Amino acid sequence: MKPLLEFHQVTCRFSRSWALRHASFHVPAGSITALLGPNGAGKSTALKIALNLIRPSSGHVEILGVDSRKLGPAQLARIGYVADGMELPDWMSVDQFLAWCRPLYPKWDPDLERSLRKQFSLPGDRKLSHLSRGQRMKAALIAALSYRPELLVLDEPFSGLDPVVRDEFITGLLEIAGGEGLSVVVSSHDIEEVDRLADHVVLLNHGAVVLNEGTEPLLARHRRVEILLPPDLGELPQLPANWISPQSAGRVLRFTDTGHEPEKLARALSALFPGSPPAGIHPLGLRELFVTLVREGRADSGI
Ligand SMILES: Nc1ncnc2c1ncn2[C@@H]1O[C@H](COP(=O)(O)OP(=O)(O)OP(=O)(O)O)[C@@H](O)[C@H]1O
Repeated sequence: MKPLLEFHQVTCRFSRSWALRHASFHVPAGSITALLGPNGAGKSTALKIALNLIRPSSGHVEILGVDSRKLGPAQLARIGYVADGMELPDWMSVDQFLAWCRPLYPKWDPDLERSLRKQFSLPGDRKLSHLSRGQRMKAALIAALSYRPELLVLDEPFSGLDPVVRDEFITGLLEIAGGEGLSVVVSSHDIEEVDRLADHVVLLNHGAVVLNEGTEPLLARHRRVEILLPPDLGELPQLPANWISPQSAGRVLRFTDTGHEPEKLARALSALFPGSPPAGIHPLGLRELFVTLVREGRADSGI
């Protein structure tokens, strides 16, 4: 199936800085894609370009099959967008805001609206300007989800949500996405926020794409390996390029195998360290993996 969102060599330059540099990545149809990266990596800029809120300096984005610069009402009715700090009609109450949104979307689902309102327990008569940051986010989320978009674009959606609501929201999102085939792209600088959600990961750093891969294959091809070096080994031999982050302490050598295939690893180990079978081969979580990439200088800290 064709991806719903595709970045092709997108570059975005503000007066002095580059927010994106030749960024190419995609959001597979039906996926929940996490757009990760430290502060200033270019996540919000990428999402704004996708929604034609800003123009790229070069390259292009295809969203729902059209060039993002040609997005029209027909496509926008199929896309939900919620961003931390986004503008809302502050003079309206929650009730007025949702009543105002309803007729704008032919596919608005009143039952879904009701159940989200119940889940988020928002005071309907309170003005949007009088809501807390988290409550504003909830109001925007109800409005974006109730018309059952095909693509949901969330820019740091969890800021301001308390852990209980965040967890409920993630569970709700997983249910909706699973049941409806909704595609989601969610940006965050905090990997733990989206760890449970994402089945595809894009990692940006200084505007460049470091990773663009399904979570499962990404985690499957990485292993932390531990071996006990032979006692008579002199200097450490040159390690294969896909063994990154080597650390030795005494006779123990640890490294991350970034192209893990059990037989290939066994062959390389027995060639380099005959008689030293691995003492441990451990899978990594997303967070550990990104910390390793950070240490390798492939991404900044702050993830
Ligand atoms: N309007 C602008 N004018 C000038 N520079 C900008 C503008 N918007 C963003 N930038 C710069 O572009 C870079 C990327 O910013 P962006 O907001 O896309 O990062 P981000 O990954 O969303 O960060 P965060 O996690 O902090 O929200 C930053 O260096 C930022 O300072």
